[in-house]
Amino acid sequence: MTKIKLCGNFRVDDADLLNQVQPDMAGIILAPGHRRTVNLMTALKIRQRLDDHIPLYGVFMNQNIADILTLFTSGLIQGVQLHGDESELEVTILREKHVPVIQVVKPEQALLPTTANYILLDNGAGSGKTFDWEIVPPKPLRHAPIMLAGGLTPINLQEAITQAQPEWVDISSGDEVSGIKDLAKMQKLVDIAHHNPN
Ligand SMILES: O=C(O)c1ccccc1NCC(=O)[C@H](O)[C@H](O)COP(=O)(O)O
Repeated sequence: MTKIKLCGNFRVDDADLLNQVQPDMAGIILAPGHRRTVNLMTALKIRQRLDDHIPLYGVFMNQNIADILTLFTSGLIQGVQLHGDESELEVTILREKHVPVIQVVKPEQALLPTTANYILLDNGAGSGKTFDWEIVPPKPLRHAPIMLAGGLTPINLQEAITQAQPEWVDISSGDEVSGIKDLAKMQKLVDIAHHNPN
């Protein structure tokens, strides 16, 4: 089964949709200044309404590690996604505090050894743009499970999984209609991912 993260949830009602489709992980954008960015009150309401067993990851871009740690220890989030230019040292600091970490790597960057729990291969930041899935390394060469992201939709997801064989897939734009999370697209994406051996 390919696991799936549905990200960029920005309305409290999105938690109800996530509860219906049951992804393996959900994400919220805590990096300021983006269309899907949520404030802490909304983030808390999403966490409270989301089923307890669905881990909620906060997405950050070059933000203060101490602040990130505070949000994790508060129980608001169950893991962090570093979507900026964060160093391996910052990853290690979080990992030493037992914080699960997704580290984002751009397709053109080398895949280096890391203490991160997951490597998210993505050529954007909620941009809805794909990249050449040929560059995804085969499993024996991976230092951590790969989350494939970038422009994945119900139309191209099966092809992406077949070609890249990622352990996870991650979507922010492809589960929306007119910029709003859409139950039918969310369900289709989860069904495709969960019906794939991995
Ligand atoms: O989703 C966003 O709006 C976003 C904004 C700023 C930083 C990161 C963001 N998303 C992080 C993700 O993990 C997305 O799921 C990933 O970039 C894929 O996005 P998409 O190509 O839109 O599916």
